[in-house]
Amino acid sequence: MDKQKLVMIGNGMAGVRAIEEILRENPNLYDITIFGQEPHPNYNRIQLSTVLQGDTTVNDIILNDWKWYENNNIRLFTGESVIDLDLKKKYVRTDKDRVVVYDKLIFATGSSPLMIPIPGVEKQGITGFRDISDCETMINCSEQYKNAVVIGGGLLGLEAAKGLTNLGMSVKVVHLMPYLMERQLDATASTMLKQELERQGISFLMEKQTVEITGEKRVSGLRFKDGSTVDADLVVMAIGILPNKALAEQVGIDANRGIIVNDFMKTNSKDVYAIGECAEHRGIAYGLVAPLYEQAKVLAKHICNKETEGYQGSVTGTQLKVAGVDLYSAGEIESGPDTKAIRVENEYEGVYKKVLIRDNQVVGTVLYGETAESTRLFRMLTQKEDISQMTSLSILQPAGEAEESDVASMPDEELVCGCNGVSKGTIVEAIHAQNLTTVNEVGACTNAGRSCGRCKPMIGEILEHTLGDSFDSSQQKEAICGCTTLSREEVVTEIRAKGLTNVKEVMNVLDWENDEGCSKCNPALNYYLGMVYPEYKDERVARLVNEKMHANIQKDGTYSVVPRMYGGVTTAEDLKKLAEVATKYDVPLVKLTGGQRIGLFGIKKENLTAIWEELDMPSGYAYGKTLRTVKTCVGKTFCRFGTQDSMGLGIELEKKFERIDTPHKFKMGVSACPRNCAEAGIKDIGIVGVDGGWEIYVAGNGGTDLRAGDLVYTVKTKEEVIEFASVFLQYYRETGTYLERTSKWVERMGLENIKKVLEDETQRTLLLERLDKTLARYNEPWKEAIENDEIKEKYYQVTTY
Ligand SMILES: Cc1cc2nc3c(=O)[nH]c(=O)nc-3n(C[C@H](O)[C@H](O)[C@H](O)COP(=O)(O)OP(=O)(O)OC[C@H]3O[C@@H](n4cnc5c(N)ncnc54)[C@H](O)[C@@H]3O)c2cc1C
Ligand SMILES: NC(=O)c1ccc[n+]([C@@H]2O[C@H](COP(=O)([O-])OP(=O)(O)OC[C@H]3O[C@@H](n4cnc5c(N)ncnc54)[C@H](O)[C@@H]3O)[C@@H](O)[C@H]2O)c1
Ligand code: SF4
Ligand code: FES
Repeated sequence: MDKQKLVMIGNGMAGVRAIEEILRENPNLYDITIFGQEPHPNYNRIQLSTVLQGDTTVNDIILNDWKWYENNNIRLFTGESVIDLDLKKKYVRTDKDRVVVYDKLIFATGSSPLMIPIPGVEKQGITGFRDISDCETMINCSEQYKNAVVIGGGLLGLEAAKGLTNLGMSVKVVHLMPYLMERQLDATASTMLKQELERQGISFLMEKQTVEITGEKRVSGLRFKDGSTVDADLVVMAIGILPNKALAEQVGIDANRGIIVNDFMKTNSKDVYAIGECAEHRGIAYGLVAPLYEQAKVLAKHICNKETEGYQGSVTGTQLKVAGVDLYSAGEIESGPDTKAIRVENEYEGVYKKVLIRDNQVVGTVLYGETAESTRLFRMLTQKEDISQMTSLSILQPAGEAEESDVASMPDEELVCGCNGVSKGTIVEAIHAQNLTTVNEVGACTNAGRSCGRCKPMIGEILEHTLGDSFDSSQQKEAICGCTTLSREEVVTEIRAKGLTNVKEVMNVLDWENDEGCSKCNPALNYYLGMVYPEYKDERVARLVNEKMHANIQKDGTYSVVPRMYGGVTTAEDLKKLAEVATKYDVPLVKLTGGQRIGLFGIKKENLTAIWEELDMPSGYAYGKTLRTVKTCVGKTFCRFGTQDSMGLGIELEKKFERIDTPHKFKMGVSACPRNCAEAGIKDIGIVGVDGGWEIYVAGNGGTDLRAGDLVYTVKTKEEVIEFASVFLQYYRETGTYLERTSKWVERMGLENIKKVLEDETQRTLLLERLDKTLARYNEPWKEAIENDEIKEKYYQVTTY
């Protein structure tokens, strides 16, 4: 039987989750087409706040990459909007004039930021905070301007304010009401929150109504109803959202605030459904993912002809994603005549808890400063548990807390992942049934942890508790070393999420078994920190011995000195200096290396800095997990076969990337014709001149794991070669595991996946920006050692006992 045609408008979080659920229910029922206005595959919009706050990158927030669509035979059209549809003839039409017919249609169009319709709102420098492009606007702005004003002191506004502060801007939040987050917090919690955010450097203008945006072409300030003003170079509007319902309304589908749906997410039009923020169910258009994912399950079951009770509406719980702020609220916020409140306020420790009770049931809670009880209170609230037998203390604190770990005493039905509605029981069952051993595997099977990510530590604890003795051994397989059970991915996620900034801090916060770490994790953590933070101050003590010394230690305890010879090209002057040094210090071996330079071997430690000073040449990093050499052939200037300037390009590449930290050593080669004298086919990046351009090969390796490079592109100019090398190198830096060569990395990641990321304009721009920032942090290490007595004394003096 022919598959039915399912078309979805919108490629966002709720819609794609519905598709995932449909594929889970019945992968063979539908031929699926998705249209997405944004140019990206499905990404985690929630994490835009963390991207803005500098804790993660756009690459890391992709939920389903291009390959996923391909693997599931989903036709995806990105950067393309549906602008019209015909409900009778059952087709949609896009802004690229593409017409696609459907049997079933899903609206998953999400919302748009509400912009205050006041004079000046069209000026440059005004943005919402909804998508990757808004995020980029803010990041770019922060590089040129100083004063940011965020209008709206709700969840979005405060997360934006924190992000802009982290980006170095001076941030003011303009709020209409007397209290921040007035929909989620009461006055006490709101005041505590404001004090904390002020402490973190954010200013507030409360009870201000903006009436005009001033400035010429670009915003220069805001004017308020009371006549006061504030300067602004950037204005972020975060005053709420409006469901995208216009297209549905335009063709006569019933809509109110959102597109009206019944309990099966069906609109009033045959075979047309709506889901996510664009949908209105029983009068509510939700703006958090938890209810949207519940809708996704119901919709999937319904259109796969499985039985379902239907969507009944949701109670939602809220958390703010700002470091240093721990708050939670759910249900009713303010006491009423028929509610009784349990309140605990500890000003000294900055803790506030309020639970509202009506008819022996919890109907609302606000927690600030300590939110460990949030999941239990949320369960009591949503399950309408009878609490008549409980004391106020036992409502706020579970019994037996001291004896048992939280996860051990947690009942199976307790919710672990609020975003995805996954309980402890479901996780434990999945661990047993599918032999899961990592947090990510649990996520892939149950969805737990795939949204805001706050529940990941608890999932880890459940894994540990459930697997007992087998936990360690199973985790060790991918742990970065024996000091931890955490994998590279988990460590990097934690560094970003917790803002960890140095090796010791990572070990402390992530409960390293060995306080000092080991020779495996010290350099790996130093590398990951340097990869996450472009301005990272390298921790020399954490490095491997050769990198610590900036010279390779030899088997007899002496060292080698290999100065940089860009592109393997040298001069008579440099050769003279090398000869003089070799004679003066009686260097036992002077040898041409495989990377086309000259190495001095057998140097005593105490002579290293003197030799470097006399050579006055940069370090060749022959010891480093970094760019080693760019081997070149003589090229068109001298060789009769040469069609390109291989030496010129090689030297330019080496000068650009020298000193950059990479997961493992990185080599390049440039040949000026396919005879390939520079052996570019066995380099991490190999470039071969052809008529009218260059072929680019990647992931070649001439070492123990011999591998020929894969041809990725043929380009016309050297600028294109340099740009490719830049983004490739940076993407490898960001996703490679420490000590993983590109040959292994490319096989693990898949060359096609890598190409897709590198071909994405936005990703490319961001990768280049991060690479440039990182390259700016390096100093010449030999020069530093010569000029710095402390370094000289610490590393290069002979110790006598
Ligand atoms: C910065 C930020 C932080 C957030 N933090 C949290 C949080 O911590 N917890 C939480 O639960 N929620 C959070 N949210 C809200 C959450 O991200 C949304 O509820 C969720 O993304 C909504 O999913 P959706 O699929 O309905 O809409 P979206 O994810 O917005 O997807 C809709 C997509 O449809 C596209 N589209 C619209 N019209 C068309 C058309 N005509 N043709 C083609 N494509 C179209 C849009 O471009 C968009 O890509 C946050 C939101 C933001 C912006
Ligand atoms: N951590 C999270 O869960 C999280 C984070 C970000 C966004 N979101 C979601 O994104 C959506 C948008 O968030 P939001 O904060 O924009 O919406 P919101 O409606 O929650 O908050 C908007 C805030 O702006 C204030 N406001 C309204 N008009 C104003 C004006 N003219 N001047 C100054 N202040 C004004 C309101 O008083 C309100 O507090 C929501 O659905 C939210 O749930 C959630
Ligand atoms: S690669 Fe080509 S140009 Fe370069 S030296 Fe060999 S033959 Fe000559
Ligand atoms: S609670 Fe948000 S992903 Fe689990």
